[in-house]
Amino acid sequence: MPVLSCHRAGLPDGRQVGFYPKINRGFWVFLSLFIKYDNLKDVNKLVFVSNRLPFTIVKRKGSFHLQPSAGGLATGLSSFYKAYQAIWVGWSGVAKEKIKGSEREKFEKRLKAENCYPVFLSQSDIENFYHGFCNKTIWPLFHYFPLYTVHSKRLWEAYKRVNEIFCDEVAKVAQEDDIIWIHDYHLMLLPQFLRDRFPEATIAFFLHIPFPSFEIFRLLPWRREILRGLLGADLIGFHTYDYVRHFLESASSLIGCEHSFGHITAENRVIRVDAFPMGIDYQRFARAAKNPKVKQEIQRIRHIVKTRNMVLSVDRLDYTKGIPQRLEAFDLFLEKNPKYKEKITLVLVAVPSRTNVEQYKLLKAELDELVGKINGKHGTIGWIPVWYLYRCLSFTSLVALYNIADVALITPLRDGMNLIAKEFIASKMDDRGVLILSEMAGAAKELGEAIIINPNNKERIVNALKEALEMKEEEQIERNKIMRRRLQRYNVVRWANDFMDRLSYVKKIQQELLVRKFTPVIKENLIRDYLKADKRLILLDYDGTLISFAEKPERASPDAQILKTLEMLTKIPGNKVVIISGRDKETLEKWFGHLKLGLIAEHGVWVREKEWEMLEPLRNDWKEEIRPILELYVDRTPGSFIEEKEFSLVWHYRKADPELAQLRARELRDALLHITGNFNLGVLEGNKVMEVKNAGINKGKAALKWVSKEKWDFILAIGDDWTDEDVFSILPPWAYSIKVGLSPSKARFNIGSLYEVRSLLKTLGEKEISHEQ
Ligand SMILES: O=P(O)(O)OC[C@H]1O[C@H](O[C@H]2O[C@H](CO)[C@@H](O)[C@H](O)[C@H]2O)[C@H](O)[C@@H](O)[C@@H]1O
Ligand SMILES: O=c1ccn([C@@H]2O[C@H](COP(=O)(O)OP(=O)(O)O)[C@@H](O)[C@H]2O)c(=O)[nH]1
Repeated sequence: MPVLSCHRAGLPDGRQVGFYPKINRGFWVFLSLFIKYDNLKDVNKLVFVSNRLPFTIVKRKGSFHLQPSAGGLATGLSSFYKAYQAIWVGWSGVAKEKIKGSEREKFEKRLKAENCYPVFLSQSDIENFYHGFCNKTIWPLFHYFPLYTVHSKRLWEAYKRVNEIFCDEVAKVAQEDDIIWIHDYHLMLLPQFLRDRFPEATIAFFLHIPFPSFEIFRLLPWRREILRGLLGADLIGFHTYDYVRHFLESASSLIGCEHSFGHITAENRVIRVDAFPMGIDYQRFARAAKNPKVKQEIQRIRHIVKTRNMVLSVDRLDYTKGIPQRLEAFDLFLEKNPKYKEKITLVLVAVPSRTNVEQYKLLKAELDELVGKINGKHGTIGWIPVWYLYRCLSFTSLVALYNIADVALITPLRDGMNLIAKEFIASKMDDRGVLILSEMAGAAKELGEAIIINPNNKERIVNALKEALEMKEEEQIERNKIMRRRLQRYNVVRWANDFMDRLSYVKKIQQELLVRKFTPVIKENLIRDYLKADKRLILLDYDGTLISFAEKPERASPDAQILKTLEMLTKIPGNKVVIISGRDKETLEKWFGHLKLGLIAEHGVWVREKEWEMLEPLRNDWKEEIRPILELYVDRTPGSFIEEKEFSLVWHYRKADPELAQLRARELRDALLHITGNFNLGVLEGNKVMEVKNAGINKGKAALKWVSKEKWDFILAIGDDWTDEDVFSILPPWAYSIKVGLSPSKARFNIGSLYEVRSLLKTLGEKEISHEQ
């Protein structure tokens, strides 16, 4: 597979400044340019999975009915899932004890006609899962309300159980070659549960709420389980780049998943993490005002509102939406701007939501009181300042309100996206009207022409209201035109297509890497060639290839098993085994001195055929200049330390905070760039290490000493980090070169883990070389 070379060229005077950025950086860019793929959704069946179906079974006046579900996920996705011919698996909305037998079958049938497959949960699961872990733990925490967050093992157990139930239900309707697209925070364990059952499946996940910053997410006792659950997916999507960043930081800090350009390699699978701001069904809202029913409704409401200015506020009744703060700001606005009295109406639509959860009950009581207080304080006979509607409106009434409103006041304290803001703008056929939008809503990233406010700043909301009510029409039109064009372009179908494109792309990358996988067939071929050969060269990296990494390098000493394997290999006539390491020669001598091995230390500075010698004469007086720089970075990066070798200095940061260390590593690389050229030095970036050493020295150059010495008829080279790439690149094309881990490499094959390496070497050591030597 072609890989971009990232080696920096030499200086004009011929000196080398050996900076070697990690190889996979360019790789992702390269792949994205050249990979061609069919969009998966054109070929395979699509299965949506979410807690809510687009329809919910509700009990009204003693009998069950189907009603459209509230909330952005259901409204957003239902506008196109049929066009995709997707099937949808989700909770029915009613406890399984309450709806039984033929009645249940009747609803199952009706839902199936809509391509929906209901999941029936018990009353206690609804309580502990939906009202419990979902809406008392994840929802408040992810919306930055840690004080509202309940940490209960019982609720967590219910969350796991219901995710398993969903896994069973999906397994009933999906095949392994379907695309399974899981939605939202209720089902964050499902990707991995499904992966365990269908290892080859195409699984995507989209989170509709914010992914909080690491400092918030880390509060969750089950944070690692949640991350691992999500990493069962091939693609993980969020509304904004901030959420992507937060997720990547948590994955790296909590479970050590390194990322590069939005790609994570976990459990030998490449996973893509990206931002996809969800759009709306633009045309549905843009055309709505032409609908006769909507026109009628507009006239009806206008007649009641008369010439008053209308400010519109629509949300589910949720503490994340900042409704009390908004009302308080409206109260202050009326106090500060008495000229607006009797000339303005705030229409406050609060859609009942999660009414079983205590915080929602408290909020409802608070709102009732606040509305009463404001209306009592400012109202007059003939003027009610706040029209309070506690119900879910029909599409007709909602778009009528969007159309009439002069101002939409949308001030959530946190919101994953907020589709209401987008719907309001899309509905404005004549481009008139002003959107006031909280900067804490994901939508603010795309609707920058709105008046953006901090929802905690009451004075700012008051000023924004005044600014909005007094904004010139030309300015309103100018702002709205830009936003409407944007919403029209990036609508909900485009959003879903984009998501599907990314999914196809990541599957393609996985396939490309799979082709290079060290399979049992390749292993058999290797063993056959090994047994056939007379002269065999085996080049082995040490850390990460034969032995796992330890927090302190000195702890990663060879165990008895690997020493035995190496001894067996060296005793076979015709074999030459060389350990090629970045370690100092004293350590290698101590560990392997007694074996008949070739040794390469300090990434190629020292070689031992019989005695230790330098590959070429080198200086080390530069260390005095470089050491203080590294020391500064040790001070600035707790947990990092310096290792000193005869001809190199190494900054280790395995134990440091991963995000901080990555940042510091970038800074240190830049700092060193300015100075290393003067000393003809190179900087090697290994696995959580940065090594400064003489330029031009590398493992490949040292390995040549053995490679070019004889006419080998079998060569095997194994390594795990990119310092081993220099070895792979000097080998003849027929040599077996193997990279440990599933990331891009110049090696011909990728092997899953060092345990597979050890088992391969053991097999080679135990094999009888049958023919005459
Ligand atoms: O299902 P409910 O408990 O009744 O809650 C309704 C939905 O609320 C949340 O909506 C989110 O999705 C929107 C679309 O992506 C987004 O604009 C909004 O910011 C989010 O809060 C929740 O995420 C859904 O799962 C619920 O169905
Ligand atoms: O009376 C109402 C109020 C809201 N909505 C819909 O509910 C969704 C709310 O989504 P949003 O992303 O704004 O917030 P969420 O409720 O999902 O947190 C929007 O699509 C609205 O059209 C509705 O159908 N009827």
